[in-house]
Amino acid sequence: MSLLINGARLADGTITDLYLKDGVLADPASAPAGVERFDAAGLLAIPGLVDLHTHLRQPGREDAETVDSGTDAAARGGFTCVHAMANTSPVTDTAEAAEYVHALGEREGHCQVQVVGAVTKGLAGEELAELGMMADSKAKVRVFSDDGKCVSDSLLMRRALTYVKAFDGMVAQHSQDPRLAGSTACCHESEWSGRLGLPGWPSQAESVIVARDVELAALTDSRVHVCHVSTAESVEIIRWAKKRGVKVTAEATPHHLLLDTPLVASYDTTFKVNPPLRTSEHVEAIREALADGTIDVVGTDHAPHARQDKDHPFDIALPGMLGLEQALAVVIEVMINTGRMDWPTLVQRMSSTPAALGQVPGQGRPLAIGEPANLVLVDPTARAAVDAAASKSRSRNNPYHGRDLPDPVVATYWRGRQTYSR
Ligand SMILES: NC(=O)N[C@@H](CC(=O)O)C(=O)O
Ligand SMILES: [Zn+2]
Ligand SMILES: [Zn+2]
Repeated sequence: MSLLINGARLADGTITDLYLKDGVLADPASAPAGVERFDAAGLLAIPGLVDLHTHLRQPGREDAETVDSGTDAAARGGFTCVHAMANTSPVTDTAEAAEYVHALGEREGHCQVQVVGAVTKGLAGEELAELGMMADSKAKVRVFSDDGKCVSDSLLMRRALTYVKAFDGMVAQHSQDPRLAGSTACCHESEWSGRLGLPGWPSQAESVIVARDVELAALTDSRVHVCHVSTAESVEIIRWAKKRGVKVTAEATPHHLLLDTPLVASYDTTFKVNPPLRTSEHVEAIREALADGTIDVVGTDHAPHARQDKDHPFDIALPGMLGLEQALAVVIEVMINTGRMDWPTLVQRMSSTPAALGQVPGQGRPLAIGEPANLVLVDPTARAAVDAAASKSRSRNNPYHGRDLPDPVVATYWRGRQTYSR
């Protein structure tokens, strides 16, 4: 397949033609006269987005999402690569399990699927999983996480950090002290949790783990990544650790950049997520940290759930919300349209840095001749009301339903193939 995209604007402002041929960007001057063309006047072309934090639910909960449906949603959101979290059923904690998800991705994926391996067997937090075998497998696992659960045992966390150094891997931590915020905790501990009668999830249940983990990263000289940072306290600790040269990186979700605790007053379980939506002061701290680079990447934490798992009282419903399809829209709304961030920085936070952290070759690359043809065409001014029913995901727990937001993704190309078009 070949396609000549005419007159697209790159993140740095240059206007250029892009010639997609055999999966790479070829010299536009070499395109034959009759080649298929796409007029991209007024559109931005940016590298395909890379998500470090996606729940695809396969194997085990194919009623909520599959590799097919989840990567379809990813392509619709402008992503050309997602990292599939390990909290499936069975858990991705062996080389075989990792290769199974990897093969599903190659066969059915509408984007590249990088497998995240579990840190501990069965996410039980007791024994290390087969980290080395997963790294050596065909899935080439480089990111390990018990996401959904915190690796709360300090010695296990130390061992995991030490182990992954052998292949320059990284441990992505779900920072939640299980004693300070147990399994029933579901509302930011504040006046809100008291008034609404919901078990509180104090911000320090996150920051105490972040503080411990940056110390363990310093001790082991290894790479720790903080998933879904939600509090001002965590941001301060990460800022301090980075100044000292600790190998810590961090991620912000679209929902923690836009949504806040008062939404929970509706008791609508779509707004139940872990960590919980925080108050506006915390939201502001997350935006600032993403702008100044204390938070390195946007990770969607796309967490589809079937209706029967959300149709419960708030404290019983499963936590998690969709994110892939509106991630770029939210970042444009909150960061670009407010003048806090420019396009080259957005490309770093959503494409090149996540690709580098996950060690994904061929993703997050500049749009230059010879590079893989992974890109998104973006209309930065289009807007629309979000319709949860129109989602490519199998699930409907979309927290942006009914909101007027940017509607930026015009088309997505992965390995030179169109994977989404409006
Ligand atoms: N974010 C969530 O609330 N839920 C995630 C797990 C997680 O990311 O911790 C899920 O798997 O559903
Ligand atoms: Zn998590
Ligand atoms: Zn998650």
